[in-house]
Amino acid sequence: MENEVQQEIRSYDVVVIGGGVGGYTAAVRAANAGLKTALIERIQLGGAGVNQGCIPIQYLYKNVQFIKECAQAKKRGLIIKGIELDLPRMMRDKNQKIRKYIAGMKERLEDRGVDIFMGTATVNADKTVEIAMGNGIEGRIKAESIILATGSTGRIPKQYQSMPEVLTDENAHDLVEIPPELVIIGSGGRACEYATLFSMLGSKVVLFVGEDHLLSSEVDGAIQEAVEQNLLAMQVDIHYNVTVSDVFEDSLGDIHLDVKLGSRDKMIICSDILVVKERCPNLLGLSGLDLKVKNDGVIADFSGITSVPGVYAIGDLVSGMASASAAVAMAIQVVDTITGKQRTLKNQWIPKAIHLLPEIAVVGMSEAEARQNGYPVKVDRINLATNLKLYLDDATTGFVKIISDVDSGELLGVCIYGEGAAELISQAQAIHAMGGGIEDLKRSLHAYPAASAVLSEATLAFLK
Ligand SMILES: Cc1cc2nc3c(=O)[nH]c(=O)nc-3n(C[C@H](O)[C@H](O)[C@H](O)COP(=O)(O)OP(=O)(O)OC[C@H]3O[C@@H](n4cnc5c(N)ncnc54)[C@H](O)[C@@H]3O)c2cc1C
Ligand SMILES: NC(=O)c1ccc[n+]([C@@H]2O[C@H](COP(=O)([O-])OP(=O)(O)OC[C@H]3O[C@@H](n4cnc5c(N)ncnc54)[C@H](O)[C@@H]3O)[C@@H](O)[C@H]2O)c1
Repeated sequence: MENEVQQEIRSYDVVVIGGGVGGYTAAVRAANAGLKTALIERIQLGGAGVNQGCIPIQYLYKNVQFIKECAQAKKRGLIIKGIELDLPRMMRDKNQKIRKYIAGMKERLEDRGVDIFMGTATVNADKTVEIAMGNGIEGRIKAESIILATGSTGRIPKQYQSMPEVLTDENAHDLVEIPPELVIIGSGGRACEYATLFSMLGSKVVLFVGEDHLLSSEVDGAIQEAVEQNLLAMQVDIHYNVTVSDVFEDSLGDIHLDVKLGSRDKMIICSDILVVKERCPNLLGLSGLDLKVKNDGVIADFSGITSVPGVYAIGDLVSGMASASAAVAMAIQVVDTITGKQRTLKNQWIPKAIHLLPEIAVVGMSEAEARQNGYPVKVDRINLATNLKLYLDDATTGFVKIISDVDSGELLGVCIYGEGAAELISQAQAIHAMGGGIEDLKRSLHAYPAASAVLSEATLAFLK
């Protein structure tokens, strides 16, 4: 049951503001640690990750992966006669899965005794928290520790704001029909994920990239190259150094884009565009606090400590932390900080994945970063075709690259391009988190045959 009218000020050990993946994890962790915990959420539990980002995309990703597997079936002696797309049913199933998952989140919070308040929180300078729950119902609570997990909001870049209906990375997963031709504007993980999804669902995709490369410049160069080749193989038409100066919709509903492609001015006409939104920290209800804030978020260390004593910040709200995996990692760290546990998790060792066909996953430093930081670098690289399980599964596209310190054997970073990369990367993270190095990875044992063996195989010279 959600809590309703609150006349008296209620006291808690911890109040969490925001019920996204970060806030949810922090609330569960705090309640498990025996702390009296409240969670305030203004729209819907699950936040951006469950409602708009990771989960809807992951659902669609599974479906296009299935299409890809069906296309390979004939070679394996399996005749599958045609695949039809039932988009309304697909959307219904996706939305139902999301609803059920959110209901499960709510149940788990309640089981642990977390009080959930559905409303907008405002934090006062004296650190009391007002909750506006609609229909004039207000509540007031206070807590020893306040965890801010209000996330980020997406903003459509200026030139597209006058367009009546622009697809964005936050709504393009709610498909009514597949656009015959789609111009995607963006260059990061979200843009590449959508280019893959729509291309597999039958759209002719053009990708307009502002920079001269795909993905963040921190991503390993070998991965950037592989992703470009992968998208080109899917007939995605990629243009670099593109500036869009004007956009308008004509009376027939076609979209006109005035673009500069390198040094050439061009007018592009297409049926649909998808604009990747800029992310900005969500400071709603937080202006009463004297928080130090940069353009991309609140300044906090990895333990969530902000400039205001007793107030912690986690997840997308924090400068430089925009991923669900970082939000979860920070949520755990921040509760450990509150309960006085010592942990030394490093930001850089949070795994990140981009769900292309096949996936990318990275953790730690890229080779270039390790060299820039002055490490004596050793690179172990292996193609996935060498692994028996992946070979049998026809999942041979891609590679594993392990970067270590040649003198000390310290693991510096791992990147994987290939099927199941998001799962495989966890092994490197776990070994690193337990203080292990390249020798420990070499000695890790696996069932036979198993894809997970590919990391240790990368370090065993005789297989290369
Ligand atoms: C298209 C897309 C795809 C993505 N894919 C991935 C992915 O595959 N993997 C990955 O790791 N990350 C991904 N991300 C990033 C990921 O979604 C975010 O990093 C993650 O959701 C951040 O979690 P959070 O808990 O910090 O914030 P959020 O999930 O944004 O949650 C914040 C919550 O706080 C609530 N709130 C805000 N202000 C108040 C207030 N004043 N009072 C009460 N409640 C309030 C909001 O309603 C919201 O529910 C993706 C993002 C997008 C947009
Ligand atoms: N699986 C994951 O872990 C995952 C997947 C997707 C996103 N995310 C998180 O969400 C955040 C955003 O993801 P992202 O990878 O798309 O990175 P991003 O938003 O930082 O975009 C990367 C690049 O795209 C360019 N860009 C963005 N919007 C643009 C636009 N409208 N027009 C032209 N260029 C544009 C930016 O200049 C930047 O160079 C990231 O911080 C990421 O960690 C995580």
